[in-house]
Amino acid sequence: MESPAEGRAASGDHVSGDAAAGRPAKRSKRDEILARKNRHSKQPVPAQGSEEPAPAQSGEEPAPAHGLERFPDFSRELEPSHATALEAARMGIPCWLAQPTTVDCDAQASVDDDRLALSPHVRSRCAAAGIGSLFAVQSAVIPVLRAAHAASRLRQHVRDLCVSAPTGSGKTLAFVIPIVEQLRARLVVRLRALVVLPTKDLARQVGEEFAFFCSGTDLRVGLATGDVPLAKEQHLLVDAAAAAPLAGGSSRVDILVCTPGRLVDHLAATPNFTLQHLEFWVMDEADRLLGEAYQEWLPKVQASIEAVAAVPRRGACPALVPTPGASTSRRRPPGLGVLARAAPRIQKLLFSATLTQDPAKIARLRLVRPQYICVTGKGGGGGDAGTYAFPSTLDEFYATCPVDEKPLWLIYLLWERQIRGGICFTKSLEAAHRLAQIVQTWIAEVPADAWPGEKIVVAEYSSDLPAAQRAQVMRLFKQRKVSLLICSDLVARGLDIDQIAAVVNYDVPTHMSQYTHRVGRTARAGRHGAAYTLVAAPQAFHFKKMMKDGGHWEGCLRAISPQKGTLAMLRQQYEAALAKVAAIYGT
Ligand SMILES: Nc1ncnc2c1ncn2[C@@H]1O[C@H](COP(=O)(O)OP(=O)(O)OP(=O)(O)O)[C@@H](O)[C@H]1O
Repeated sequence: MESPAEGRAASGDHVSGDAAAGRPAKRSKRDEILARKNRHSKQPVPAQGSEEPAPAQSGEEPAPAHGLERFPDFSRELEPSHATALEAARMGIPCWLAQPTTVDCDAQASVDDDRLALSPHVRSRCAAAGIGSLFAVQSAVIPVLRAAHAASRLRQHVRDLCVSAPTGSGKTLAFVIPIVEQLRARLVVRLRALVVLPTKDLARQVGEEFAFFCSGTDLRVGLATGDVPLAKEQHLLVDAAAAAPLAGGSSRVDILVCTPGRLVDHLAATPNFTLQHLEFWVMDEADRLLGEAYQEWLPKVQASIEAVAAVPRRGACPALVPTPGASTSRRRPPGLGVLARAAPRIQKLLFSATLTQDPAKIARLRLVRPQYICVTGKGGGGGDAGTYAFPSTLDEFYATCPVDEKPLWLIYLLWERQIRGGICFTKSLEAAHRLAQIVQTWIAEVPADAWPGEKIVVAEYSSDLPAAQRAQVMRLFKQRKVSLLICSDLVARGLDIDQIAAVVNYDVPTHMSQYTHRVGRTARAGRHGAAYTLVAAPQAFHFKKMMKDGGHWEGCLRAISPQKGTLAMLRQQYEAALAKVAAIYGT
């Protein structure tokens, strides 16, 4: 299947519309809460074409006409059970977080489904991307957001939303589509959607997704990642001609996709850059964004928003004629001398495959009446159930090997399992660099006619490489001219490349979330993928415990061991390669 991201022009700096030990294996108190919450909050499936919910026990449901699974009706709000609420509160877990609305990962919906109420524009962009049905997370989130905005034009009552769904399940479009739908009929350019991601690469990727779906509208999408000098970025984001500070700002973009550090830079140093018109604040890879300080970005953004909300403004924006269904500025025309309405409530949208359950981190967000939608995947039935979910199309393996033979076992995997189109994760940049040297030298030792299949080409991909070289390596990988990338955790999150057939954890991940994101680079969007973890013997206990605590061990991973003959055959060339590397680098 072709990725919708394929075929879209790389957008450059600015793109426009057109253009988580130690817990016992038995069920913990929290597991009980989560199990109960799942029983309570699994939503009944509505009958096709009906506003009425169907009976909760299916088997009586008629088959959908389009052959796709129906998605749940989120229009009803469920009251948490009192006992569960008390128990969760005792543990410091907010009630809404303990009681998510769970969605089956197979629940898809046709793009034409009336409940999604997608515009012809968005449907045509979906068609252009080869999307005929929307994935579970999209089918669940889009109607919720659309309904919230339809019901509250002034947005004072919109609820914040947290979403967790497995890696590669399509979370990006779950916020891109409703934002484009909501803003596409706007009359005046104002910064109305802020999308924050932890890395430049991810911001670029999401920026391209927005640009693709905004194509054919007047909406303008901006990117702020620090890839270009600040002055140039400022020019792209605000109108330079507006020399004097304007009460309403002078945004050139409707949607800004950015990294937290660069956002802080603009808040501090860009005249006329304002968040006062924001309607959406998306935090993708939210657990990571909340887990790191990034120049204290979160309190700074909160302070900026609260500052503008607290000050009544005189009408400083151009007049707008309200249009049914249009997203308009709610300010009065200039010169009327009438105080403008208070700033609209900003809806916060959090997305992650491993959404944090840490009450303290969540509390920092000051969420308003939050809703939590959790798309189920494979695994995640244990200690941190709901936190870690895996694509059902992912096959997972592990091999326990001697510490000093890990490179040889990696070579064995490449040879025997014919891994082509893979990513190999190490614990550090140095480890990636050294491993790449060993494997590359080994490849040179293997006679051209001895390869069982296509010869493998390995490249190092690290933040140590100049940006241009990194881009070149990635390009070659996407063109399948490089068959294996060896890297640190630089690309462990969010990176969406459709041809990644396998992930190798050369170094064992230290946290369950790290494992989840790394292996999530494969088996995306319903495709099959394999994940291999090389476990050095002394780490075997820790690895197994981590996986068990994460509810992802029994029946999830299969042990593999190499064929002795093949290993012995490969050992010869491997040792020759090791000697060469030692001679060159003195290691
Ligand atoms: N409805 C759909 N039909 C087909 N492909 C889709 C659909 N929605 C998304 N995709 C594709 O699925 C892939 C994964 O999507 P996306 O990157 O949004 O996943 P994700 O849930 O954000 O993953 P991660 O947690 O790893 O960041 C992308 O290539 C995207 O284009």
